[in-house]
Amino acid sequence: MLRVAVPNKGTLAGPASEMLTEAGYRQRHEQRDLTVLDPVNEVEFFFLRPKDIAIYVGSGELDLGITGRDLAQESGAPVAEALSLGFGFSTFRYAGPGEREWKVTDLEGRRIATAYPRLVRNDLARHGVRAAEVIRLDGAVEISIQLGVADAIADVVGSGRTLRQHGLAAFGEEICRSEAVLIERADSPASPEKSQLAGRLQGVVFAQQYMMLDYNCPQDLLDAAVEITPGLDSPTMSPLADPQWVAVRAMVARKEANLVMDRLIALGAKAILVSDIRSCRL
Ligand SMILES: Nc1ncnc2c1ncn2[C@@H]1O[C@H](COP(=O)(O)OP(=O)(O)OP(=O)(O)O)[C@@H](O)[C@H]1O
Ligand SMILES: O=P(O)(O)OC[C@H]1O[C@H](OP(=O)(O)OP(=O)(O)O)[C@H](O)[C@@H]1O
Ligand SMILES: [Mg+2]
Repeated sequence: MLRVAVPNKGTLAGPASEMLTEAGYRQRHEQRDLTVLDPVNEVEFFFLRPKDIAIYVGSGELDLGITGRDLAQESGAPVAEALSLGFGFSTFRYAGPGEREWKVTDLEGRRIATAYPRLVRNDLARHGVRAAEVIRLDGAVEISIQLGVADAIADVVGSGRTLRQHGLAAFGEEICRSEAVLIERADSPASPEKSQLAGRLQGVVFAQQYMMLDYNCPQDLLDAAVEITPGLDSPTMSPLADPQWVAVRAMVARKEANLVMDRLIALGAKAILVSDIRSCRL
């Protein structure tokens, strides 16, 4: 039985469970449930704090886990990324009061509040900052400067709204670029059970990044049309009853779908349909 950790709360919890449901796994119906058994797929899911997941997986108690890359790095646990999941994108950055321009070396001798002390200490060391005081807080870090316990912070930035709301500006390079990741214990042997779950998730990730495009194209414009929609390997062509026309089917990157449709219409294609892909294996 494969044992898999899933975030029980926070930003990643909803999308992680939705992705597993889409991949055909049983997920919890009650928010408070800490485990769910999926006997059909022979997987047991454990709903844990996102921060703790790398510790369980790194210890070898659980085979796989979904967490944020930043949290996995912060844990210091011996885990490796098996797959990037394409949600929960964030950066982890220094920020300070917006009225002055900060450099990372200005942090020498200052107090930096953060919920990720390991990432911050490592980054300060990389910049040669030796005498900064790292103050560990659990959350709502942006308010700590206002409340007088820190001079600067290092925190997760999503939209940037929370920083702006508190008159803070990010500075220095991103300490970490994060997204949700599937992790396993570092150097753990591959297994068919782990590969099956990773393969199913990969199918959903891929399906979310692509769309299926169908259109009809005049026979004499096919070469130009194939250039616009090369598909992943090669587009599918099917004859229509009218020999002057061909039906074309190709996968297209979701964020390019509208641009591709504009170009096909300009070329002379007709009946262009775009549809979602729920899952796929390539
Ligand atoms: N606003 C955000 N936008 C994008 N990703 C975020 C945001 N806040 C947190 N994350 C990411 O989500 C992961 C876990 O953070 P989250 O805040 O959801 O958990 P938590 O702090 O443990 O939970 P909570 O804040 O409910 O106590 C991290 O990988 C983090 O980078
Ligand atoms: O850039 P934004 O889109 O504004 O998002 C960033 C904020 O979101 C997270 O906080 P969360 O809601 O998890 O609260 P917490 O600080 O208590 O963890 C993060 O810690 C930032 O505070
Ligand atoms: Mg949080």
